[in-house]
This record gives sequence, C-alpha cells and structure tokens, in this order.
Amino acid sequence: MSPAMSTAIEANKEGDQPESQYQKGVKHLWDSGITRVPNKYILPASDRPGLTRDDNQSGNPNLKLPVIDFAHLQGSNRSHALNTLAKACEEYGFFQLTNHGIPSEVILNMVEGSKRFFELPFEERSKYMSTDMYAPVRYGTSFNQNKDRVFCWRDFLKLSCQPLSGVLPFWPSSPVDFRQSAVDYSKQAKFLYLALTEAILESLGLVEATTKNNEYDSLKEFQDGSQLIVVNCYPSCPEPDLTLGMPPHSDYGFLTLLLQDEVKGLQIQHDGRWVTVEPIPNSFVVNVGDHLEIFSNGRYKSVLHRVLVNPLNSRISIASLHSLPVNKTVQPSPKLIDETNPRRYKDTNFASFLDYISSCEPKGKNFLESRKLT
Ligand SMILES: O=C(O)CCC(=O)C(=O)O
Ligand SMILES: [Fe+2]
Repeated sequence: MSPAMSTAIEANKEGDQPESQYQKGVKHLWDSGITRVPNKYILPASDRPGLTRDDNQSGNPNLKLPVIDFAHLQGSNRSHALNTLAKACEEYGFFQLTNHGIPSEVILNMVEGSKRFFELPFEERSKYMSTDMYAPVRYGTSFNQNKDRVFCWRDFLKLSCQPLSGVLPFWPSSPVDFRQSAVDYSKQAKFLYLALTEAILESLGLVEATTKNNEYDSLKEFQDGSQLIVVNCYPSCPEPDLTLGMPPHSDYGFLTLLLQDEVKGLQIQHDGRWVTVEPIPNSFVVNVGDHLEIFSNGRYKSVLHRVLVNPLNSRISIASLHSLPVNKTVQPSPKLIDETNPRRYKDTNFASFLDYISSCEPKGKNFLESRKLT
C-alpha cells in the first residue's frame, strides 16, 4: 500500500463515519470523541473561513456595527435614533440593540433551558426531528440536512410560534420549564420586534400612513405575523478552518432578533469583507431580512452573514425570525415606489420561500435574487 493511501485510511478511521451518523448532528459526533473534522463537513478551499479569520484579526479594527439604544427610540431622542436606525439598515443591514428592556431573567431562562436541551441524550432530542418545514417543532442539523452536500457544524431546534396555543403542546416537554421559558421569551421578543417595526416604518416615512390614514394598517398585519425561534448549537470544532457553523445566507423574514452568547462567531459581509460582530453583553443583534429589503423596495439591505466555529468553546445563539403572516404577499410598499424609484422586486410570500429552499440548496442570496425584477 502506498504511504498516501495508508494516510487516507488512517484519516478515515479517525474522522469519517457512516453517512447516517451525520444525520444525528454535530453534538452527537462531537460527543463520540472525534479529533478530526470528517470529510462530510470539509468545505471546498474557496469557501473556507481560514483567510478571513486572519484578515479579521489584523484588519479594520474600527469597524463597529451601529449601536441603537432602545431607550432613545422611546424618548425625546427618537428622531436622532431613527436616523441612526435608517443608516444602519441602509449601510450594514445590521445593528446592535442595547437597553432593550427584556428582563434578564427571561433571557437567562431561555439560554439555560436551550443549553440543557442540547445536553439531553440524543434519543430525547431526536424525538423532535422532522423534515416537515411546517412542523411546530423541528430538531435537526446543518442547514438543510436533506440537500446539503457538505454539512455545516450546527445543530438546531426550531420552534414555530404561531399560534402559541396551537403549537405549544408540540414543543419539547424536557427539560422541565423549557416550554414556559420559550413562551415567555417568544412573547418578549415579539413585543420588541413590534416596537422596532414601528420605528422602521417611521424611518421609512410610512408611519403617518399607518396610524393616521390607516392606509395599509400595516402594524396590524405585523402583529398577526409569523415568528420562528431558532436555537443554534455550535459544538466546538477540532479543525475550525475547514468548515462553518452556518454558510453565507440572508434571513428570509422582515427582521431577525438574535441573541448571541459571549463566544464570537457571527460574521457579516460589509464592503466585500467578512467582519466579526463583537458580542455586547445584554444586547441583541438585529438584522434586516429579505422581506424587509423587498418591502423597502431595496432601501434597507438584507445582508449575507455566516458563522465561524472555534476549537475551544461551543456556542449557542437564539434567533427570533419575524415576518408577515405566512400566506400574506410581501411586496414593495406602494409609498416607496415612484418614477425615480421604480418597483424593484416581484411579489413573494413565505410559502414560495419554503418551496424554494426545499427544492434546491440555498446558496447566499439566491432566493432574494430570484425575486428581483431585472
Ligand atoms: O449564530 C449566529 O450568530 C447567527 C445565526 C443565524 O444567522 C440564523 O439563525 O439565521
Ligand atoms: Fe441568519
């Protein structure tokens, strides 16, 4: 046997497992004691994070995401805060939100409950595995484990929140109190989202139409909108330069409110570079989703982001994705279209997004690109 072949067999012994093992997720894999990243997770060289990781350590230290103090949005500083908000959504598609007012206990219970969920025996977690995109609860791995050729280093728990009374009986009954923590958290996140949406509509010059003339009654639609909580679990990774926790993607909805722990990992694309979002304790990372880009007729940007993994720490993040009701058409607001600003996107809805992602491997901003009028 040639030396190269025997090395390949050794590597295989070390990392690779039967294909079905990968369906059980990275937590399971990591707990089995692997010391190498199996081939299933190794990205083509051009998609690996290695180069930008170094780039990021040495380069552009001044680049900070805009920070919005939620208290300023509520008080006499509102118009200044609205300008910052508009600029953040135009230039970065992201901002950090401090002073959000959600009780720390609600956040702590949700984070701790999520950590304990991922520590449950695999058999317990696997009860919630489903390939049905409409399931009220879905435990899984990678991005789309039925389609992805290369898997990413993430397990997830998705909780659909609409209507709460209908979905609740399906949510995990273990760990104890998890359901209650998730209910409390989802309600608080929704409340915050609605306040931010009101600010966003105002920053786009649409709030008069909303509150005074009742022209679209948009806020009502947002109140009845969809909410999906995604708990992401990224176990530590023995060779983090070969893989990603999440590949570059944009979020489909209107706004995402993301809680990240103190472990860095989230990167956004800005000016053609990947920039790490520094965690700020007790804050949310908020980002514009595809639906808001469409609704704003392209003024606010749904920006690509991805997640790096690291060799020392596992990481948890909790995303609350919000949008209009699932069957509602999303379209550029008529108020934002005129001769100088023609309509730039086709109508879309959540169902067409789900059809799209279940029929192909989502890459970057493909879905949004498919909604653009040329
Ligand atoms: O884990 C993160 O920081 C980002 C998660 C994310 O992008 C998502 O859930 O869509
Ligand atoms: Fe995302």
